[in-house]
Formats: sequence, C-alpha cells, structure tokens
Amino acid sequence: MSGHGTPIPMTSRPCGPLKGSAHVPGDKSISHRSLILGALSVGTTRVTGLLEGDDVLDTARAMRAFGATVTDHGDGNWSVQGVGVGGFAEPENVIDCGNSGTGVRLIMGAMATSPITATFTGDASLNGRPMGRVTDPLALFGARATGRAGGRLPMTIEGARDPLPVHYTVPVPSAQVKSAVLLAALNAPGETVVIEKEATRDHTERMLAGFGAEIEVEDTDEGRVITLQGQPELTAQDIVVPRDPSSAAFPVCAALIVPGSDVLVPGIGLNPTRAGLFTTLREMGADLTYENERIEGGEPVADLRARYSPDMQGIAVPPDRAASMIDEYPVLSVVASFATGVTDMQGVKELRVKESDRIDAMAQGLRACGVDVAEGDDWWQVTGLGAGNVPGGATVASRLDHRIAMAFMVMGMAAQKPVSVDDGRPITTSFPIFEPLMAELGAQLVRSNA
Ligand SMILES: O=C(O)C1=C[C@@H](OP(=O)(O)O)[C@@H](O)[C@H](O)C1
Ligand SMILES: C=C(OP(=O)(O)O)C(=O)O
Repeated sequence: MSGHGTPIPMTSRPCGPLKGSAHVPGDKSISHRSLILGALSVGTTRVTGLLEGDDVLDTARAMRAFGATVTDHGDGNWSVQGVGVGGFAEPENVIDCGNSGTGVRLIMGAMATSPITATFTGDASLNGRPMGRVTDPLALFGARATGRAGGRLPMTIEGARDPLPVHYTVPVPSAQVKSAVLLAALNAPGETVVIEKEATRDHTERMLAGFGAEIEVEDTDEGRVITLQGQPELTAQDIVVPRDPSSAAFPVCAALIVPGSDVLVPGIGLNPTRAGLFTTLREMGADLTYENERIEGGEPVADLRARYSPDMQGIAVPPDRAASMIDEYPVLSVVASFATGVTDMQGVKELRVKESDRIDAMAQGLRACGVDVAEGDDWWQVTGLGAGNVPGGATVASRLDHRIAMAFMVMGMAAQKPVSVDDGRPITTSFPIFEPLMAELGAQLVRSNA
C-alpha cells in the first residue's frame, strides 16, 4: 500500500443476514516468517497458503533483494531458495516495506549481523512508526542505524562485522521486537537470551525450532526466557500457513451483529498467543463456537461458527490479554457498540503506534457514528447502545490503516445508516479478498461515498 494515487472511498450499507462459509487468507505473521526463514535456510522451502497481501509481497521482494530466490507458483504456493544464515547479499537499492511494521522490523533484525548495509523506507504510515525499539537492541549486536529524528524511516542499517550475542529484556510487549532480536542472533556466535515479560505471539520461536535452530523457551518469574544458539544451519522446510485469526475476526464479528447471520470460518489458527479476541467475544455472550478442533502443522486449528448474538454485554478485557488480540481491538470496539454496557480496554498503549493511532482513529469514527467513547493514554471504553441501536451514517478516515477501514465496513453492515471510509485501499495489505468474501456472505459494500 503505497498511499500514492487516488483514494478509493468505500461504503458499507445495512444488509440482510450473513450466511455461508468464509475462507479467509493465510496468516500474515506466519507468511512473513516463512519467507524470511526460508531465505535464511539452506535448500528450497515450499510454502502453501501464503497470504498474498501487499505487506507479505513487499517482504518477498525484500528477500529477493538480499539474494534469495523467491518464486510464486500460483494459488498461494511459493518457494524460497535460501542463502543460509550469514549469506545475505547487500541490496542494490532501497528496501521499501510499504505499510508493514512486521516486514521492516523482522528484516532489519535478519540483516543486522551481516557485514552489509541496507536502507529501508515505507509509506507515510510506516515512516511515522518508531524503529528505535528495534535498532536499540540491534546496536547491542554491533549494528549501526541512522534514520530520521525519533528513530523513524527512512533508515540505514550498517550490519555488525563482528557480531556479539546479547542478553536482552524486551521493554514493550512486541513480537516484532522479540523476533528482530532472535533473527539477528542467528548470525551471532554463541548464546543469545531474550526475555519478554508478557508473552507475545510465538511464531518465530516455533518456526526457528522447525527449521532446526537450537532454541529453548522457559516460563519463569521474570517472564518468558528464550535462549537461542547462534550460527545454526537452518534446513529448508515445507510450510502450510494456517488461515489468519486476525482476518477471521471480521466475518466473525460481522455475523455477531447482523440480525439472522450464521457464518462458518473454517481452518483458523487458534494459537493461544493469538486467540484473545474469540475468548473475549465468548465472555461477552457471543454465540461463537469452535468446531472440528484439531492440530495442523503443530498449531491448534478449528472451524469458527458465529451466529447473530443480540444479547452481548460489555466486559472489562483483562490487560494481560492485550498481546493476544492486539490487532483485534478496532473490530472489538465495533462489536462493543452493539452490546449493552461498557467495554473497558486497559493496557493497550501499543495501539497508539500501529499503522495509525488506533485508539484515536476508532474513537473519532465511533463518535461520528453516534457511539460514546472515553479514552486515556493506554485505555479506552466504549459504551454500547445495544443490538440494532447504532446510528452510523458517517464517513470515517481510514488513515492508511487496513484494520480501521475493515472495522468500519463491519459497523456499516449492522448500523441504522451506511458507514463509509474515505479510502479502502489499505485493506489489501492484509486481506486482499475482503470485499468479494464479505459480499459472498451477503454484505453490501460499494466503492464510493454513501
Ligand atoms: O510479529 C508479528 O507478526 C506482529 C506483531 C504485532 O506487532 P507488535 O510486535 O508491534 O506488537 C502485530 O500488531 C502485527 O500485526 C504482527
Ligand atoms: C499492526 C499490524 O501490522 P504491522 O505492524 O505489521 O504493520 C496489523 O496488521 O494490524
């Protein structure tokens, strides 16, 4: 998502019951990691079900720029011929990671312990996001970063020539920071230890083990202690990417608020570090069930069935659940508008440094649609109006943020009047088939202002 060109306004009109099956695309986090670890391994990694959203396509291009051979075989089947740990070549041009925080931060980590220099940039959203959280620990390995004021992109990273292993406690709950450190540690001789006080998504740890790295994870009083031995030979793998719970959130939440709906969302990854939204919705009284629970590729997977739930109630979402649903707060706040009572979301400061300040973007949009929102630095509260009582009828700024755009499209499906966003283009960063998939279920989305 470049942010250049002409915005595409999008409107969601109140619709009849949503019915049918929603096959959402592959997991974004696992897709990025498949390409990056594939590029760092020896042999050919085959990936099935890769998310072909802009964020992941930017990572694929970046891996080519560092010397890997990345091939699109069609239908989500990709292969990556890796260069091995320490084998990255110096890119000839600037690496443009588009809208993707995960892409840029993980790739910076992956190159920071090789004797090469690379310059990174992104769109207006990514260029406003903090990178110091990644470049601080990368400096401990011996890498040097030069960027704009406040640690912003564009930024040049000069990789460490003689990297040292590190011992690092991640100061913010961020899987991107943790992963950047672990990927940098791959090319540092000796043992790197990363500690996270709050557990965040663990796809990097799981996948590193799958590619043959020596990695140990221990839950202690200090938090999760991850120990990785440097300079392993990673061996190419076959990876089947589970469907993305963060994308499943949209058809699931839409079904809960649109009268008469009954939607099945099959094959969703339910890794506990990702499934917080579904737990929260069930606590609110949502008719959301897990069917056909199973293990696929080492990850828990289920078919989610969501039915219209007119009696949901606001709850206090525990702060220690935040990391497991961090990308889902925008759409949760939409569901909360259709519940009764207050939904209280605490410990969510990280929402302010995503593709947009998501508390501010949602608060302004929800208020414009007739919903009361209170907010502080790291919390916000939505006062629900009850099923069928949300006015809607506004055009909301999507701020180069796919989750904001999709959340308001979901709201328009069940509000009294249509809801529009000024620009729907960011949606393709993570959910390129959002429009046809939701239309197939019965949503009425049009590309223009109401
Ligand atoms: O590691 C990842 O794949 C991600 C981590 C999260 O970001 P933070 O690490 O900044 O919390 C999340 O918001 C993002 O969509 C994907
Ligand atoms: C925060 C997100 O992504 P990223 O940080 O990778 O841009 C997201 O997808 O909601």
